[in-house]
Order: sequence, then structure tokens, then C-alpha cells
Amino acid sequence: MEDMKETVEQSLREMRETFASGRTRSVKWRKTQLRAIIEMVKDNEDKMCDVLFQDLGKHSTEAFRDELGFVIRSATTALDCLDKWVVPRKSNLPLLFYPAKGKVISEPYGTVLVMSSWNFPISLSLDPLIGAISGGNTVLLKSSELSPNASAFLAKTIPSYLDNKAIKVIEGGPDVATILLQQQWDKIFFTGSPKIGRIILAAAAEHLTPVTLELGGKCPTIVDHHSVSKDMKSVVKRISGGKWGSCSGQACISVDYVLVEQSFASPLIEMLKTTVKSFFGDNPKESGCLSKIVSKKHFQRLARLLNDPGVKASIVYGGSMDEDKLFVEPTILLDPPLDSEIMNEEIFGPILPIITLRDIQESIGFIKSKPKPLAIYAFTKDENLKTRILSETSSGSVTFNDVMIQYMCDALPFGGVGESGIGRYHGKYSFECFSHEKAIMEGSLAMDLEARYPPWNSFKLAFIRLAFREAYFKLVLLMLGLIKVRDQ
Ligand SMILES: NC(=O)c1ccc[n+]([C@@H]2O[C@H](COP(=O)([O-])OP(=O)(O)OC[C@H]3O[C@@H](n4cnc5c(N)ncnc54)[C@H](O)[C@@H]3O)[C@@H](O)[C@H]2O)c1
Repeated sequence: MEDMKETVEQSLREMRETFASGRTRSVKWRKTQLRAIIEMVKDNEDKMCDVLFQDLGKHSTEAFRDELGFVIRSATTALDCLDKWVVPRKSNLPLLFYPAKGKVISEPYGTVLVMSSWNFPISLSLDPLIGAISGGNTVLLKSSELSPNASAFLAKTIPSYLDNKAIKVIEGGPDVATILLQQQWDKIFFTGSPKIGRIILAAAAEHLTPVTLELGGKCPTIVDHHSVSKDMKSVVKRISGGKWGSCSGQACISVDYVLVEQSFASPLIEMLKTTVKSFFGDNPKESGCLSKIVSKKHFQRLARLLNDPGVKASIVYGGSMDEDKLFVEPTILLDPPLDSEIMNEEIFGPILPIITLRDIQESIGFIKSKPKPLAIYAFTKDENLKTRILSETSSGSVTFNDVMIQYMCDALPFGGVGESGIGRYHGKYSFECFSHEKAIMEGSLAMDLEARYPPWNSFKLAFIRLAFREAYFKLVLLMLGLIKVRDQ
């Protein structure tokens, strides 16, 4: 680990020198790096799909949708919009400040640390990198130890495409992360669990480093069957896609559990079973379309959640597991105990609890009784229910009548609130995430107001009172002696 410490310190020195040289601030440099990311993904599509298959058993179509294609799109958007993003924004200052002028310029933070997660090891590494580069920063990326093939691929390939004096990759687990967190960074961007998020925040506090924490949590899905009964086939397909179609539910925005009225639970479960069969056939293990569980540790975690006697008794579909193949069958639970671990921890796997309520309006109270989720999904056409969800609950995002799609839409900010995270990124929000918005005020020496300066008197106090209210006409009258000081 002494060697690693030296490597980290040496990398940091080099990145700081590069940043100080000013090279990464130029739009030309940023664009060259963004083009290189696109080229790297396009040149290495097969290799990337291979590593994603080795680490997670991801089908190449799923890998392209969730990772490669997503990254190409994100880098292309940044490339297309960068000229617009970097333009200083003029601020219209109130007359009070005349003749000063104001603007906001986005300046890079400097040298930033990005720590990524294993479930989307390519996109969750490259997408923040795109933001950091767009902002003009130098970056050190720590990939996740739990996706070792993707991590090794990134460590080997990134230096041959990108400016390796400005962008570096370090592989490793918690011990390496600890060394990294002992250093001073200008910004830390972390994707991972709320538990480790707390460690990151505590380490960042040491140097007052700004952080973005992209965390997880339990994303509830409300099914208001009364208002969407005609579209139930699409509803069930979307829920199934959101639970089993993206890394086997090992996704921060995956459907964690469903809330539905008691009377509709059985039909919903029957439709879910049919949909699972239509997605993965009679033998999902051999379908090639379901990712595996990332590691033995995570497999055992899921096994523990499922083996709780109360939870086991609630299985209405699936439940089989194969530790050698790290396979967990798509599984549906009906009303597992609400105090069980599975209903209080992020599931992060292909298990779907269905929680029944007497009235779907109770879903609001249910969600409010839990930490703020990263996403809330609600299948409903009831405008009253929609309004209640928006105004009475808090979450990173709310998506009506769909799931997970909000992640792909880079016109919307992506991030959590409370337990599900701090900050947001994607599209222009990524540029902002990695830029400090610096306020610029261009003052003028052409005139000077004595009321700003001591010695203080009642006239100056009256002047300041009017100035705060922007009561310009009265200010003129005051200066002309046409209104009395005490009348203010
Ligand atoms: N919001 C998002 O965009 C998003 C995306 C993917 C995953 N997630 C969340 O990430 C979690 C799963 O990912 P994970 O298992 O990689 O998370 P994790 O928190 O266990 O690990 C994340 C990173 O922290 C590092 N780490 C682990 N222990 C550490 C320690 N003691 N000190 C310092 N660093 C340490 C790891 O090396 C890894 O790089 C879930 O909660 C999921 O919801 C969020």
C-alpha cells in the first residue's frame, strides 16, 4: 500500500501541474477528449461487451442500451453543446448597482476524484468523466473492484485514448479508496451506497471539498389500477423491464417494490408471471438475457434476505438460486413482513415485493414513512394522485407511467435527495456539476455614494432603507431634501 500511496501522490502532482498549465481549460482540449471517448467506445464495442459479460453476464444489447450507447450519446451531447455551455452568462443587475455590470462564468474546479460503481461499470465511470472533462478539470477515476474486467479494461484503454497527464485511472477497493480520500481534491464525485457515501462526505469535510453523491435506496412503484386498467399490459411490461431487464435489478433506479390495492394484487401477479416468461422463457437461467449477481457476497446477501422465514413464506413466484452461477431467479413476493430486512434495505437484485394497500392513496403515507428515494414511479392517470405524490413526497425524481427512462433523458437532472444523494448530473447538469459558477461584478469608479460609508447618520440609514427596497423615486426625493428622513 506504500507503493499505492506514492502512485496516488505522484498522479495527483502530475494532474495538478497539468491543470495549472491551463491546458484543460481550453475548449479545444475538452472537445478533443470528448471525441476520444466516443472513438474509444466505438473502437472497443466488442471488448466492452465482453468485459460486461464476464463481470455481470450482461447481454450485449442490454450493455449497449445501458452503457455504450448511453456514453456515446452523452459525449456527443457534450461535444455539441460545449460552446454554448462555456459562454459567460450576463446577469441583469438591478438599477441600484448602476453602472456596474454582472455576469457568471463557469470555471473548472481543478483536480477531481470520480469513484464509480460496478453495476454499470462503463457508463458510471465514463459519464462522470464526460462531465468533468466538459468542465475543464483534470480527473482521477477509481473504478470498482467488484467489476474487475471492466475496471482493468478502463485502466488499460483510457490512457491510450485520452490525455494521460490529465486523466488517470486507478483500480482498487476500499484500501485504495481510503488512500485517495486522504488526499486533497477540488471536487469528489461518488457513486455508491449511502453507507459509503457517509465515509466520503466525512473525508471531504476535512478539506471542505464539494461533493456529489449519487447514492441508492428503495424506489417504490405505485400501480393505481383503476386509472390505468386499459393499459395494464404496458404497465406490467414496464415494471418487469424495470425490475429484471437492467442488470437483474442491480440498479439504483430499479423498481424496488410495488404498491397496489389488495383487490388487484392477484391479477397483477399473474400478469407479471406471464411477462417474466415472455421475457426470459421457461428457463431464465439459460435465457442469456438476465445478468448474474455480481459477487458471492451479494449473492449471499440476497439469499439472506430471501431466507428470512417470513419473507420465504411470501414467495409467490420464483425463489430458486444457484450460487455457482450467481443466479437468482426472477422472484415475486406478496406482502413480505414490513419489518423484514428486504423491506428496509435496498434490494439490488431480481426480487420484487408486492405490498398491498386498502386504498392506493395510502401509498403516499407508505412512501413518506421511509427515507427519501432516488426515484418514485407511479402508474396513474389520476391527476389528484399525481398532485399528491408531487407535493407530499420527496425524491430524486418522479416518473409517471414509466420506469427508469428518466435516467436516459439528459434534459432532466439526475440525482438524489436526502438518503439517496446530494447533487445531480447528466447533460448540461453534468457540466454544472463539475464547474464552479463564479460571480463577476464589473464595478465603475464613475460615481460614489457617500451613504455607503461611515460616519453613520440618520440620513444614511434612511438612504440604505430605501435602497434595499429599490424605491428609486423616493431616493431621489430624499437626496433632493424633498422628503424627511424620519418618513422612511
Ligand atoms: N445514484 C446512482 O447513480 C447509482 C448508480 C449505481 C449504484 N448506486 C448505488 O450504489 C450502491 C451499490 O454500489 P457499490 O456496491 O459499488 O457501492 P459501495 O458504496 O459499496 O461502493 C462504492 C465505492 O466505494 C468504495 N468503497 C467501499 N468501501 C469503502 C470504504 N470503507 N471506504 C472508502 N471507499 C469504499 C468501493 O471501492 C467502490 O468504489 C447501491 O446503493 C446503489 O443504489 C447508485
